[in-house]
Amino acid sequence: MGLLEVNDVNKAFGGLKALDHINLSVNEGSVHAIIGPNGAGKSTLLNCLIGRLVPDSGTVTFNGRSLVGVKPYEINQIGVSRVFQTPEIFGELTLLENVMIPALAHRDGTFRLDAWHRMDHEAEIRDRAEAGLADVGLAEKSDMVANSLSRGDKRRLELAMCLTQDPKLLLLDEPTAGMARHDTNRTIDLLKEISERRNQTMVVIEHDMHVVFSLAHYVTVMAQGGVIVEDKPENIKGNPKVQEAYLGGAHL
Ligand SMILES: Nc1ncnc2c1ncn2[C@@H]1O[C@H](COP(=O)(O)OP(=O)(O)OP(=O)(O)O)[C@@H](O)[C@H]1O
Repeated sequence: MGLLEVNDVNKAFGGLKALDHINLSVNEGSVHAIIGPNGAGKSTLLNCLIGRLVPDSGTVTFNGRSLVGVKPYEINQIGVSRVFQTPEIFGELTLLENVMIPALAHRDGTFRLDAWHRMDHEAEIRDRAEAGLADVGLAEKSDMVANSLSRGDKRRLELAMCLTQDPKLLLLDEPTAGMARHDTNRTIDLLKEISERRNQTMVVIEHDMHVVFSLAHYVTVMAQGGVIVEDKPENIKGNPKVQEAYLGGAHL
């Protein structure tokens, strides 16, 4: 049994079957990529994993617990963190302050403003936040204001915010979207390092095949709401079903 198990999940929008009998099993410690052409259903699936959408039928189980109907913040509290395509950071705050917020929320189980105001004396939270920034190579920029960061660094900051919560499962939605090649390669190296050092389970939605083939241990290919192939990356590339799904779309 995987850390995350999706069984026979369906989700329709009106007459459109965005998810059509989806099954997915993600093993602990693995990096599992979900790929597929535009409109395949990847975001809909991700939203079902984080509680933003409720499947019409089927089960989603994380660490033995059903996630169906569970609120997003509760899913986050039980160990699922998501890095968004557009970083959700506090632009006016410093990097350290940004990371202290989830570190505090993780310790208290919720974020309370009165706790935030007493933060100056919280060495434990500060240490945790500094370690999170060091994990993503941003320690030297800890006093900078988040808005002044490059796009790549903003995404690394958000990753640090997720890591301070010690997630059992990290969901990454196109972690390299919009990045130049050298920044993409830096992000791949960083995610690989985190995966190995923390034995971090990750689900990565990604369009860039260079990222998928560099990072993933296992790949699920979706098209038109269904899963068409599941295999190791080396077997995905030449698969005729995958080639067909991508005809005219992304490049393999
Ligand atoms: N809230 C919604 N209401 C109606 N239709 C939706 C909604 N969300 C998604 N869809 C439709 O469901 C299908 C799957 O969309 P989804 O965004 O999950 O695909 P995707 O694989 O993430 O695509 P992309 O790679 O372009 O982000 C698409 O046809 C989309 O138009």
